[in-house]
Amino acid sequence: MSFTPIVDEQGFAAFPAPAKLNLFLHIVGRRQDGYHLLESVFQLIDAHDTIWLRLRHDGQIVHHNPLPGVPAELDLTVRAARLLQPKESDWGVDIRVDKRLPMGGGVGGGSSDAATVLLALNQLWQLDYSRADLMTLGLRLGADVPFFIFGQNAFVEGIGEIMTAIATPHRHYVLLHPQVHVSTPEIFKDPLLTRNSPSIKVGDLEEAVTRNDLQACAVRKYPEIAEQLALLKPFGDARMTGSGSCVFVEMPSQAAANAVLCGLLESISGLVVSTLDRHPLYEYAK
Ligand SMILES: C[C@](O)(CO)[C@H](O)COP(=O)(O)OP(=O)(O)OC[C@H]1O[C@@H](n2ccc(N)nc2=O)[C@H](O)[C@@H]1O
Ligand SMILES: Nc1ncnc2c1ncn2[C@@H]1O[C@H](COP(=O)(O)OP(=O)(O)OP(=O)(O)O)[C@@H](O)[C@H]1O
Repeated sequence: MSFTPIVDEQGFAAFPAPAKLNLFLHIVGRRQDGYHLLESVFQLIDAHDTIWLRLRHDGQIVHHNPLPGVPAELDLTVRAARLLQPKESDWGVDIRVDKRLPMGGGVGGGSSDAATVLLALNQLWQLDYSRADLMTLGLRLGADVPFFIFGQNAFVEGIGEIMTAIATPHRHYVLLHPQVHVSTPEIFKDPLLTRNSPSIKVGDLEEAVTRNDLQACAVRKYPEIAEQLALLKPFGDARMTGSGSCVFVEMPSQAAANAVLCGLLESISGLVVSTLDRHPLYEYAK
C-alpha cells in the first residue's frame, strides 16, 4: 500500500528518510580511476530523518531550517529538488528537515534525505519518473542514493551501483555513535586498507565469513570507534557501518537491545533499531 503522509497545520507533509546499516563491507578491488570495488549487504532500518515538504507554485525551492555547517544550496535535499525540477516549471517546494540521523555516521542519512525528496517530489510534482530514472539521477548526489530509491534490502556490488534484492530476517540492533566525523575519502585512501577480499556470490551469502574491511583503518585513526566497539563486543560480533563512525551489534530481541543500551555509560550516544523490509516510500516509483 502506498504511504500517506501526515500534514501539519502549516500544510507541510511528513516523509520518512530511513537509515541503512552495512551488515558487512568487503573491498574486492580498485578501478583505474581510484574508486573501489565493494561487496556489501545494505540493510534498511527504522531510525529515520523526517523530511517535511509543502508544494509551491512559483518555481522556488526554499529550505526553512538549514543544518548547522551545511548552507541551504549545498544541502542534499535542496540539490535533489533542483535536480528533479523540470525546466521552466512553476512547481516549487518548501523544505524542512527533522535531522535525527548522525551526520557522517555511515548510516547514509544525507543520501536517504536526498532519495526521499526525489521519491516524494516525483509524486507531488506528478512527474512519473521510473525507479531506474530516479536511481540514475540520485547517483549524481551520492553513492548511496540509488540504494534508497531501489528501496529493498540488497547485496550491493561494483562501486555501489549494482544491486540485487535479498530477503533478510527481522532483526534488532544496538547502534552507537562515537562522536567523531570520519572522512570517507581518507579511509579509502589509506595505504594499509586491504583491497583483496575474495568475491562472494549472492547465493553464498549465508555461509560467508564477513567483516567491514574499512573498520581496521577507521579504528587506527579514531580510537573512539575502537572504544565503542569494545563496549558492544561482549554481546556479539560488533562492527562498524560504512566508513564509520557508527558501530552496531545484533541482539536477539528489542527488549534485550534496550537492556544493553540502558546499561551503557550515560555519556554514550546510541539507539535501538530494527530492520525494515522495504523503504516506506517504495510505491512512489514504478
Ligand atoms: C562506503 C559507503 O559508506 C557504503 O555505504 C558509501 O559507498 C560511501 O558513500 P558516500 O559517503 O556517499 O561517499 P561518496 O561521496 O560517494 O565517495 C566519497 C569518496 O570515497 C571514495 N570511494 C567511494 C565509493 C567507492 N566505491 N570507492 C571509493 O573509493 C572516493 O574517494 C570518493 O571520492
Ligand atoms: N540533508 C543532509 N543531511 C546530512 N548531511 C548532509 C545533508 N546535506 C548535505 N550533507 C553533507 O553530507 C555529509 C555526509 O553526510 P551523511 O550523513 O550522509 O554521511 P554518512 O552517514 O557517513 O553517509 P554514508 O553512509 O553514505 O557514508 C555531511 O557531513 C554534510 O556535510
